[in-house]
Order: sequence, then structure tokens, then C-alpha cells
Amino acid sequence: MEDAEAVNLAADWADISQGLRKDLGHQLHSQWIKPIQIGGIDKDTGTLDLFLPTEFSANWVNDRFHDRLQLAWKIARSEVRKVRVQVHPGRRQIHELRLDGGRRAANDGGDTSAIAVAAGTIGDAGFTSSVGLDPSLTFAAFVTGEANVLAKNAAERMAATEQPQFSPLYLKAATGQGKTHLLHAIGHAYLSAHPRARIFYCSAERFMVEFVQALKQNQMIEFKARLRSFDLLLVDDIQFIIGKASAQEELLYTIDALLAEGKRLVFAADRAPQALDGVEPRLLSRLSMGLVADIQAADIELRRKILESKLTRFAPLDVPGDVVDFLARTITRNVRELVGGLNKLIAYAQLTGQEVSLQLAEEQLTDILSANRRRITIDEIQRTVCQFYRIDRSEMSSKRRARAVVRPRQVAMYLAKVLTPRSYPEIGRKFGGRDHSTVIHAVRLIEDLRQRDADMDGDVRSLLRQLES
Ligand SMILES: Nc1ncnc2c1ncn2[C@@H]1O[C@H](COP(=O)(O)OP(=O)(O)OP(=O)(O)O)[C@@H](O)[C@H]1O
Repeated sequence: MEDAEAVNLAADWADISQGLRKDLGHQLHSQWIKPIQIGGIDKDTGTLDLFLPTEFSANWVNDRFHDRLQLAWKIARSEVRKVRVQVHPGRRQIHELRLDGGRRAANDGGDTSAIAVAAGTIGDAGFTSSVGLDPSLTFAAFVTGEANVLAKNAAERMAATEQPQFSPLYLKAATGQGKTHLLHAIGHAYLSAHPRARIFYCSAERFMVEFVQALKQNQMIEFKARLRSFDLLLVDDIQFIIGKASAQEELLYTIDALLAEGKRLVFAADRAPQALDGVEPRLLSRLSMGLVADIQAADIELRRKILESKLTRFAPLDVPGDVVDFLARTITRNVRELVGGLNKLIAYAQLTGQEVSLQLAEEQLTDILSANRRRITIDEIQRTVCQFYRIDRSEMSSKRRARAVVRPRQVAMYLAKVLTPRSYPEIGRKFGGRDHSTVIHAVRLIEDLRQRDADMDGDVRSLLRQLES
């Protein structure tokens, strides 16, 4: 690579990396993005190589950040058409373990060819991606508990032979709680029941990129025709469609066309359809006209079951019960971190020949553990809300029914439900011994107000920022 070219790439990378730091936060960024080294751009194929020091980290980054990295690079440098994440050539001999199987994008040459062929690609129309269903993300590998059973059942219906009573299915959950897993599982199950089916899985980000490329290359007719030829369309991270009017319109027409033919559609997002700012109302109504299924944060029982299931399926070495219990109790934020923590611990133990123990977990998972240890308390929430609305702290428990104190109290109850693992009765007790139905009412009311009242939404956002910082 020429020196000047290397300097330019380094400058672009500095910008991209900084942007990702803002999006992902310090911990994820320093663990996975910072170690990336930039290779050169292959002028013929437009492929940019990104190198990571180990197989494990290359797989991880590829799983989680490939699309974002590729999109960012495509925006930064028009000559980049594809980003390839791989282990640094000098490090290939390092063997690391992946508990969750090889989750690779199809365009990286992963072993998804059978699926890709059966599922079809948008290909010629400028849609360069082929379907990349991860073989490990199946219904059988999806562990259920109270938090996700509704979503899992709905997903199974979507894949069943008989026509589901609803479409689209819209899966809603915070990050790392299994949306993508269920999308892939639907794809696999549908494909095994209909081996000739045409399935397309993509993220909304990728949909946008392909849409813009098709526009630029005057290939919209082919793009539309191919998009509408799928029997099952799975669109992940639909929140990223926000604000792009023309792409939204195309998606809207595609949804209408597919629904009219009884085809199946599944969307996943980190928020409810009504909370997708900047999405035009007609698209919003399509997204929410079927079934919106929520995946709640995994509770301790489910977290333990997930770890045990991963260990039964893939564990190459013994992980003592007290370590499983410790991880399930401590890594509460999301399942991705939970499984990632277990993966990391086992990989480290394997590479160094040590036994997995509580001490090793404490030593090796410091970042994940400390990020998960920060717990917001109901007292903290009440204090912050009272300061914000300038009311006396005693009003949180008082019986006063003046609107000036009732609304802040309801906001505090809502935040307690969102930010703490406390149950409705526990929250009620902290608010002057109120009944759990009062708390449920408050939570629903504030959820509803946030959608209808921009001021209320602004207040809650600002409180969330203060409490989560
Ligand atoms: N119920 C579950 N059973 C087994 N594995 C799970 C479950 N939920 C999540 N996982 C695993 O956790 C990891 C993260 O899940 P996934 O990628 O589906 O999250 P997501 O909700 O799509 O997150 P994001 O919004 O950040 O994309 C994956 O490895 C997935 O297999």
C-alpha cells in the first residue's frame, strides 16, 4: 500500500472508530474495535481487509459488527464495496473456541451455500448479499422462559406450514436478547418445511445500502422485482430505516405487495413500531398491523438455562456449577454479554490450560462484570425524579393526588420498572405501599404518554440519560 494511501485510510479509520465508540460505548469499543488493523483495498473487487489478532476476535467482530463496519466504510470511501474481517495472517495458527458455532456472513465464504442457493439472492439487481442464515441459530438452540416464550411461539407460527393468522410479525427487544436468533430460526424452519422457498434475510442498514446502490445504477426495476419474489422476508434492526424517505417508501410497497400475495414478513427492532421516530405513518401502520411480540430481559432462571444449554451443546471442558451460577447472577444486562462472557472464559482457560473457576471468571471478565454491576436503585430514581420536577422527596410515598406530584410519581414508577429488575409489587412497596395495579397503571400510562406527548418523552429521555450515565 502506498504511504499516502495508508495515511488516508488511517485517518478515515480514526473517524469511523470514533463514531463506533460513541455508538457502542467504551467497553465494547476498546475490546473489539480498537484492536482492528486496516489492510489495503483490493482495487479490482473493492474489498477492504480488516485484521484482528485472533480467530476468536475476528469471528466476534464479524458476527456483531460486520454490517456496521461495512456501511461506515462505504460511506467514508466510495471505492469500498465490501469489508472482510479476518484474523491477521501471521496469527492464523492460534486456535480459539466458539461456543455458538461459526456465525459468518455468507459473503465471507461461510458454509451457508446450501441455504443460500435454496433461499436465493437478490444478486444481479445490485443487491450483492446472499442469504446468510447462521446454522447455529435454530429454534432448538433457543432457550425459552417467561421473558421470551410468546415471541418464540409467534416465531414458530411464522415458520409453520399453515398460514399464520398474523403478518407481519414484529419482534421487539432490547439489544442482545435474541431477536436475530429468532429471525434466523424462522428462516431455517421455514426452509426445512419448504425447501424451494425463497427467503431473504437482511438488516435494515443493508437494505438501505442496496437500495441506494440500485438507485445509482439505474436498477430499480430489477431491485423491486427481486425483492418481491421472496416467500419470506426477514428484516433485522428496522430502527435503522429511520429518516430515509425513499427507502421507506420502497419498503412500504414491498410489504404491501408481499402481504397481498399471502407471503410472510418478519421485522425485528429494539423499540416498538410507534417509537420509531421519523418513520412515515403508513409504514408504521404496516409494521404494527400484524403481531408485535416483546422479548423481555432474561431473568435469572432463563440466564442459567441458556448457559447450561450452551454448555451441554458445545462445552469442550468442565465448567463448575458455581461459575455458571455466578455468571447468571452477575451478567444481567443481556444474553449476548452472558454468552460472550462464557465464551471468553472458556477460550481463555483452553488457551492457557487452566481450569475454569470463580477466580478465573473474576480475573478475566472484569470489564463485563463491572459494566453489569452498576445497578440503579429505586431510591436513586426517586431522588433524581424529585430533583428534576422540583418536588419534595416525601411526595414519592405521599397520598397526595395533585397532578403536580402524581405525574412525577408515575414517571418514577415507570423508570423503576424499566431500569431495575424489581417486580410491580416490590415497586409499589417503595412508593408508600401502593398496590401493584397502581404501578402497572402508571407504567402503561407513561409508555402511552411517551408516544403521544413529545414533552413527556423528552423528560423521560433526559431522566434516563441522567440515571444511566
Ligand atoms: N433465548 C436464547 N437462547 C439461546 N441463545 C440466546 C437466546 N437469546 C439470545 N441468545 C444468544 O445471544 C446472542 C445475542 O442474541 P441476538 O443476536 O439474537 O440479539 P439481538 O436481540 O438481535 O441483539 P441486537 O439488537 O443487538 O442485534 C446470540 O448469540 C444468541 O444466540
